[in-house]
Amino acid sequence: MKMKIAITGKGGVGKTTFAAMVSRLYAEEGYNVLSVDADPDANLALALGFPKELIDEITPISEMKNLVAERTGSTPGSFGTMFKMNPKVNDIPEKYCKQYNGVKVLTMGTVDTGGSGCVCPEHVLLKALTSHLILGNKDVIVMDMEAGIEHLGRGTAKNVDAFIVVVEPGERSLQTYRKVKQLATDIGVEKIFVVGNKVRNEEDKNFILGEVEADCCLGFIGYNPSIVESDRSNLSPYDANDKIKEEVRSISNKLKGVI
Ligand SMILES: Nc1ncnc2c1ncn2[C@@H]1O[C@H](COP(=O)(O)OP(=O)(O)OP(=O)(O)O)[C@@H](O)[C@H]1O
Repeated sequence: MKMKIAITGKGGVGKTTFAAMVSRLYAEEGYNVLSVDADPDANLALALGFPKELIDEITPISEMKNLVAERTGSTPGSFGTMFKMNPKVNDIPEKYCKQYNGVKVLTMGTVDTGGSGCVCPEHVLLKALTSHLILGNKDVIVMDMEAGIEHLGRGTAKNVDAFIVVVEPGERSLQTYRKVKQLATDIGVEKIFVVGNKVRNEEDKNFILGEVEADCCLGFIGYNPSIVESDRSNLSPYDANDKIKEEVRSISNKLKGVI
């Protein structure tokens, strides 16, 4: 199996938590995992369990001005200029990623977006990374996207195999799901799935299932105080307890069956 997935959803629903847990699981299963932190508000490396010293060594791509300029033939932060739209990217994971617990992480950093249609060089590079990285048979890319739907306008996750929209049992996150579904379909991504997070009981599950087509729901992760605790202690939620691992494994198995 090889795949590229983008994790998205409303702010605060648990995108980073889920992206980190599913990345750790695939690494444990022997896949080569590249986790892309495309959310300026997240710290995916922290959620993956990277030690602080290693996190300090991470330079976001947006700050590698020379790399962005070299690959896109442009000045970073510039708009409307002509630059190469298909920069070479295959060496980037090896050269610029930090690895821990078997997961490579690539941090995009903060990019001055200039609106939803922005094609600034940093986004061109990110788009190229997700579109043109050639995957081997046991390669998985997990992208933690920024909250909301703006990234869909920029198409930074255009060529992924699937979008996974994390929702919680509330109307607003389901509204985001519906918008993501519409826009992702518009850019040609047909596989859009839901993971219900922070569910406390059957009623919560049924609320989500009432709003989502049954075969789109990959499963649920319970509201778990250990996840909150691990966040507070700068540990990976994946290591919090076995119940969480079981839930993530069940979701991942269902995903493998539909990818
Ligand atoms: N299943 C869960 N049980 C309890 N707390 C959770 C669960 N999942 C996530 N959280 C907590 O919810 C908060 C938000 O999670 P996270 O940062 O993963 O969300 P996000 O969608 O990536 O947020 P943002 O939009 O800000 O990037 C964190 O404090 C996290 O520890």
